[in-house]
Parts: sequence; C-alpha cells; structure tokens
Amino acid sequence: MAGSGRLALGKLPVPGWVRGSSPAVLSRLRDEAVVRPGFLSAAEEETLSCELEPELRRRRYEYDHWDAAIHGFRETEKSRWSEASRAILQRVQAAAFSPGQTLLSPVHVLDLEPRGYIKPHVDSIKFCGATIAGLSLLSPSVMRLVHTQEPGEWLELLLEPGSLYILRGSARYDFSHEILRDEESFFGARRVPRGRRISVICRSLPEGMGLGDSGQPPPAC
Ligand SMILES: O=C(O)CCC(=O)C(=O)O
Ligand SMILES: [Fe+2]
Ligand SMILES: [Mn+2]
Repeated sequence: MAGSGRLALGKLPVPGWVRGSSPAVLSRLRDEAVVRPGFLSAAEEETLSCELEPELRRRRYEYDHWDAAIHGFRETEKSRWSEASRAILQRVQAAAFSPGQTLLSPVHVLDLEPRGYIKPHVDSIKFCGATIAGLSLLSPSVMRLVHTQEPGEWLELLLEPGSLYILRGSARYDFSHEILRDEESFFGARRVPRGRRISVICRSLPEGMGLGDSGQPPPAC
C-alpha cells in the first residue's frame, strides 16, 4: 500500500501525509484536519508566488516579540488578485468551505523565512469562523495539532508545496496548530528541512457575523 501513499492502520486507511497519537484521534479528525497534496499544479504555484513576491519583498521580516505566535515572518492581507489567482482561490473555496459559509474577504498571505516558525495557537474565535484553509508554497513544512485539554492527543500534517490543508470543527477549535521550526521539523522519522515558505490562508467568518454597520470586514486573525 505504501506506493499508493496510504498506510493501513487497523481497518482505517490513513493518508501518508497525516500522523497521529492514536487511531482514535486519526479517525475522529479524519474530516476535520485534511491535507490535499498536489492541490495546485506547478503552473498555479508559479502564478501565486510570482504575484505575491513583489508585494512581500517590500516588507521586512519580523522577529521575536516575546509573546508573538509567529517568528521570522512578513505578511500581507490581499484583496485584489489577478484573474488566474482568483480562479485558484475559488477552487479553494469550493474544496474547503460549504456554500453557507462567508469568507473573510482579504486573504492572509504569510511568508516565513527558513528560520521562521509558528508557535502553538488557536485562531481567534472572535474573528475567524469554523474553517481555515491554507495553500503552501515553496518549502515543505510540518503542521502539528495538539489538543488544548489533552496534550497527549496530537496530529501532524506534512505540508508539501502545492498542498492544501483544511482545519475545521474540532481540529480548528479544540486543537492548537503550529508550524515546526527547522530544527524540529520532522514528520515521524522523516526530516523535513525548512526553507522559505509562503502560505495563502482563507478563513470563514464567525457564524452570524456579517459585515456589520461599518461595511468593513473584521480584522484578520
Ligand atoms: O501559515 C499557515 O499555514 C498558518 C498560519 C497561521 O496559523 C495563522 O496565521 O494563524
Ligand atoms: Fe493560525
Ligand atoms: Mn494569524
């Protein structure tokens, strides 16, 4: 089965890009922490990175605020996209969100330098709804999810360039997520060397939250 990218774990087939603390956790989060490797074609990856590069290059990487979740990063909130990128984002929307969900309108773009990493956190429930979907570009990385009440329950997602991950429901609310720093970047025994990684993150609005009186979208998470 290894050749097909799936490992049999008990009766449950587990994709080769998800690891977990137990079959029970893997089974419970099967539809709530999802990775789709190769979601983007090589041409689509190129389209996004070429469009993002000039905007990101104008910014400086930020480091080590003592309480900050993200280290070695620059970011932007992007509302205007080329037609080709809009088509990609629409594919993300169709793959990750239900028709009833409204998306936060600027898309969050995060550029982590090779030494950059994201500490465990849960995205703000004030500003983000039940679903988070992210495209990864340039470098592979490992995203670890840990249950906030039961630290023995965890999941690791291998995020190759061109992959899409989706966190929803319990994986989004009850588990923290983090991107491992280079020194700790292993997927099981497999070393996943970190280079510069760009992520493009779409989020749903909290349920019942429209644009409000101001007509302005809420701030990003
Ligand atoms: O880079 C990612 O894919 C995740 C970023 C993240 O967790 C955040 O901005 O809250
Ligand atoms: Fe996050
Ligand atoms: Mn954030």
